[in-house]
Amino acid sequence: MGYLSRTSKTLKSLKHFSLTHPFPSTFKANPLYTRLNNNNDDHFGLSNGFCSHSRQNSKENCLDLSRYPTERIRNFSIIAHVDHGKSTLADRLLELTGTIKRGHGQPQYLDKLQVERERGITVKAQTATMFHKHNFHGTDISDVQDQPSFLLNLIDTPGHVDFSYEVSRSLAACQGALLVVDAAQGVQAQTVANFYLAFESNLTIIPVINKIDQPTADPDRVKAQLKSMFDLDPSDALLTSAKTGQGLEQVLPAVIERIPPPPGKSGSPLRMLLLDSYYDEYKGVICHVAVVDGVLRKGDKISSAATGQAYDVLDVGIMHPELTPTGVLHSGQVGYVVSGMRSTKEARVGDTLSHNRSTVEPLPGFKPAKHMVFSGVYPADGSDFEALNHAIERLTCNDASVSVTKESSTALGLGFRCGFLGLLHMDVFHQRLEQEYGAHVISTVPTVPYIFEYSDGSKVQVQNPAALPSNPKQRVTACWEPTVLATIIIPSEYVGPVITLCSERRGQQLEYSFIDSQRVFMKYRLPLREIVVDFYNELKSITSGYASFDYEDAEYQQSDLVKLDVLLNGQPVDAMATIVHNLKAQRVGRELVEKLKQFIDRQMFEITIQAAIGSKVIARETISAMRKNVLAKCYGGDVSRKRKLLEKQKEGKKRMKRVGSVDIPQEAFHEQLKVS
Ligand SMILES: Nc1nc2c(ncn2[C@@H]2O[C@H](COP(=O)(O)OP(=O)(O)OP(=O)(O)O)[C@@H](O)[C@H]2O)c(=O)[nH]1
Repeated sequence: MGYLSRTSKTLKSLKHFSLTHPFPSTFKANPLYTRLNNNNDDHFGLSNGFCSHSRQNSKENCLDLSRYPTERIRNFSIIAHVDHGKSTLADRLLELTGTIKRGHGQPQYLDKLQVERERGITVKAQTATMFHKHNFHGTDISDVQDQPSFLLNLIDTPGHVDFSYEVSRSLAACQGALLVVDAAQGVQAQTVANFYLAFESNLTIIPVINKIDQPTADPDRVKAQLKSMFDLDPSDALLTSAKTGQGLEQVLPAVIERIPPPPGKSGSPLRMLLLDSYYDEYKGVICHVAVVDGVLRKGDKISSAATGQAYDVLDVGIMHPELTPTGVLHSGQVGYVVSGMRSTKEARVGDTLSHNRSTVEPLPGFKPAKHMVFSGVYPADGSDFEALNHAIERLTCNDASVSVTKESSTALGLGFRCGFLGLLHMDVFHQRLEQEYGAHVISTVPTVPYIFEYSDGSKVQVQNPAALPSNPKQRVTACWEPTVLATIIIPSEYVGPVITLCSERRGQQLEYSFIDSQRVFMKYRLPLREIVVDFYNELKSITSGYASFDYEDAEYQQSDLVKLDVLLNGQPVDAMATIVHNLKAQRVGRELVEKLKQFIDRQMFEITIQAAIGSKVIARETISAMRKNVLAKCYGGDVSRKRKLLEKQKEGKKRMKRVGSVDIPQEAFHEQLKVS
């Protein structure tokens, strides 16, 4: 997690952005930085390499991108397993090229997404353009000033499996990738997943064995793993420490020499791939684009292949590392476009943008994001629906991978059903709603998208268990649940407990092999429902934290599913209904009512909590009533008077039980999550 994970608070950053990059004295003392400082680019067309502060207003005239034909451009991504050091390496490369100041440290961290800072993870892929002078091997240009300058677009990607959609999108703009592997941990599950994403996209892969400064680092073992698992030549691996700076000087030369330039043709009609978009309060929608063919200029009229809508290009530039206007983008370059789109719904990721009225073949685009889990999001206070509506609209402008539809629940009122890429994505979304928009929400237990077939032959995808009739056997003739192909890598001593866990979760083993003498690679087909909630935590706990896990979605499988209702005082609570496997229904029902009993407060009347499948109650608990001392004011006196008061109280309680509504705290919904 580092510099690139920061959100672009565009206007603010533009105000503070200065094209002057004074190097601190510590840089100058370091021979590498000295070389790079001298090496500063001539891309601004000025003798000192950069525009002066006073000339900021004409920045776009200073950055002359026409000096970078495709042969002098390299687009690459940094991919790795979580925490192997992608963002730290990205920070170092930005520092080496003078794109950011060394030790940019705390002040700039203020611009980062709070959620990324708190969790220490990258959530959004970020692009940055760097300029670097390089002397090709074999050519003899001793004066750095005379060496050719290259424009390098670096895309830092998230490591967590929920955000692999971001990775695959980023790779579409690249011709190469740095595959970063921790020198102590070696190849992990997301290393495998990301390698195949890059390999299938035909990218040149440069293995980078990072964290070699660690005492437990064993680069030779990692080289052997890279050879045996991916057939990568051990002599191609770069050994680095993003922390100490060791070996970093080899990275950019390797990028320039090994990764091919983008294949675009600048003389052809304009074709741009829309990579991502976000909403800026002041500028409107900002699109990140890769110009595949042609040239885009400020003032051009462009149109979308998906919607046919035309737009004027109001601003165009590169991320260097914040939005930096250039007035033009040439083929092979990656940058941003502001075009007066009013909502991110108009900016469809994977769309092809071209000059208006030109007929071009649309680019292949991306597969749409696949939502793995769905959950209801309701305002904690029912009257806040409009405020929540507004907050969700704004947030989805910056996270277009969430799907949102309105729904209503008898228990929780008006709300939304949202689709997420995974549980972490769902958590991050809720946290951002709360932190960035002050929305307090109740979220219902997440569910996966099941398919049910009814007796009339129709098939429906069910994203909300409440939508299913309570007695499914009456109408449902068959049901299917989504599955995943899971990759698990563990030290060999943990094989037994992991196999037990996977079979408890209805998993089917597909592959089992040794990566080296100490570690085992396993592939399982698992029902998605079994892994969304606490599978990863359990896996980590039984392997003392050593397991790594990744999954990709696979086909649906037929399954014996039932709807489990929760009833409070005989009334079904639609927001608490779940769909479970028939074999697990009894246990889940029992655990659920026990959990709810702990979290629902005692009230003035008795509360019965039941779990039921159709009309059959499978578990029941009772929360006894709080007793108000109605005799408190009777000092001594008549026994029959006291009895009368108690009887009246009993009557009143019966009435309350019938009409009283039970308050269900948010924790009860959270606890429901833990029962699977
Ligand atoms: N010892 C050592 N620690 C490093 C090195 N590179 C990164 N780290 C540390 O490893 C941790 C994770 O680094 P990040 O750069 O956030 O890793 P990441 O791969 O971007 O993580 P995600 O964005 O969550 O996928 C941080 O605590 C870094 O300080 C290194 O070369 N040596």
